Amino acid sequence: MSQSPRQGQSGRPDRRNRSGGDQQRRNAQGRTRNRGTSGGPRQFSANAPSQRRRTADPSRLVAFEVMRAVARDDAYANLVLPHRIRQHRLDHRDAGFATELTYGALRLQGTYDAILTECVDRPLKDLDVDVLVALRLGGHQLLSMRVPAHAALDSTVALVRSEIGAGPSGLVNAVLRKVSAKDLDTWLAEVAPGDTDDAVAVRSAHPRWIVRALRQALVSHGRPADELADLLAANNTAPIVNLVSLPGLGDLEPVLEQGAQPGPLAPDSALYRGGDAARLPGVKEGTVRVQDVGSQLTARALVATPRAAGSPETEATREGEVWLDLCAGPGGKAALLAALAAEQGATLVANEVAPHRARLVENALAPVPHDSWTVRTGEGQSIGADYPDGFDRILLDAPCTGLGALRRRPESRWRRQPSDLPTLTSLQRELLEAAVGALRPGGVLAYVTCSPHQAETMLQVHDVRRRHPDLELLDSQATLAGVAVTTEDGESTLALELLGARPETGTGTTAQLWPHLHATDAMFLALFRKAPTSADDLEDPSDG
Ligand SMILES: C[S@@+](CC[C@H](N)C(=O)[O-])C[C@H]1O[C@@H](n2cnc3c(N)ncnc32)[C@H](O)[C@@H]1O
Repeated sequence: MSQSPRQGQSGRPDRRNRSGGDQQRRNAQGRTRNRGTSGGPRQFSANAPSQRRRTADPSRLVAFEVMRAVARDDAYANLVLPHRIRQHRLDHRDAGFATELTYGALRLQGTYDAILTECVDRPLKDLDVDVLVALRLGGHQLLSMRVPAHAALDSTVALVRSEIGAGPSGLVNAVLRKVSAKDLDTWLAEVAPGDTDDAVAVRSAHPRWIVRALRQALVSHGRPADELADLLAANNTAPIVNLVSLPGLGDLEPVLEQGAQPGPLAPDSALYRGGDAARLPGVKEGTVRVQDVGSQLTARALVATPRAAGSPETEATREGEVWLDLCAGPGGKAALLAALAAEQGATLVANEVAPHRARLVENALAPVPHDSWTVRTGEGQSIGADYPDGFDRILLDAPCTGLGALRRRPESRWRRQPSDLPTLTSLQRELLEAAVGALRPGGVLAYVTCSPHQAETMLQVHDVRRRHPDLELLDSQATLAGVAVTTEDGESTLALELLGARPETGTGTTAQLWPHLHATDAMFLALFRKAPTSADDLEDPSDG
């Protein structure tokens, strides 16, 4: 659970709390309702509800507006939040508070709902959605942030009065008082005893089906099932901002001068803990980009893989190659690939089905010399027919459940359903078919997902190999380790034994990164090479 150093209602030290004046008055008046179960002093305001503040403080208002947009309109918190922070002109501190409040309350929603269920006299689904959002926000402040109880309570009630109306503020006040009577551990012992999947789901704030899927994913990628608790905890921890400097275009030095640290895993990368990364030099220009290290490494692994085996010329150069990013939106990996292509004399076609996301790809590629890339807007499924044997390297970063990126998409775990899987896995299968059709003999295909789910990873790999015996599964673990930063002793900073199971026979491996082991998204990588059909494929890689 994340903790905040904040005190008081809007980030400033709370004067009443420091002086203890309210508490003393309440005690003098014998207000036992403000005592907790321990009998110790509680921190509620002495003001009667009618005398309390009626205006919402701006950082909590931002969190409320974002959570309401997520709950009502299926909005994405990471897109709405920066906009609201700007709109309400929050300063750096208050923006940090609003971010922690929004993301924390969204991530831990399942835990808070289990507790709120004990405190509300009707099913939560019968509550007005705005009231439920306010209760989750209040619950997060009371149970997981170091906000004094009186401040959490007063501010939430004021928010409800100003944004929903006076009517529900009584209910919110009463429910949050019940919530505040116990700390989080006490609540969890009550609402989620034991270690059943249901209990783990409530305690870790993950839907039960995701708990099960992630346990199965760990095992299918060669990790012990008892790492599940660490993985779930990592999913509840805000990720450090990862940056990449586009090769040949960006400069990390000014970013490091502003407090970023060199990234330990990926070349040309940095980690930044200093707040709004958009202000860093190069980020506005797009030559330094925010990108998860797992994404950086998988894109680099595609480029590092030799095409047809045994040909020194084709291993030494990418000159004249044509690369395809089949599912490119919003363009993170495409930007890195295009920069590498520009450096190495190759060209990139970035394909994306959704027109608005194709525009994002164009924006992402804008800093890269334009003769190195084109954007195609269209269904990836037709690429094999449109460009048979057309590409030397293909990245298929497939649409997936995103179960590997739960850290950075706080609401997604509650929105995803197990019923999404069949649609996604059949789309992945179709896109894999198209990619194999579009891959030139001797060419390299990287199948990537930001999900470790077995059905989206290992089962897709087994399936495509069964359909295409000419597709060789390469040693994806060794390649991934090979593109990572090396230590002074020349060792890769990515240990092979943490990347997945090694086969008993053959060398083909898949690679799986993990938030709890690598501090990256749980990116999956399988590298394939299509069998060359003739000597020409080895000798003239740019032909056709
Ligand atoms: C996992 S995201 C790709 C992320 C991207 N590679 C990046 O690093 O920024 C998958 C993308 O595939 C796109 N997509 C979904 N169905 C598609 C299809 N049939 N053909 C091509 N792209 C598709 C989605 O719109 C989404 O932008």
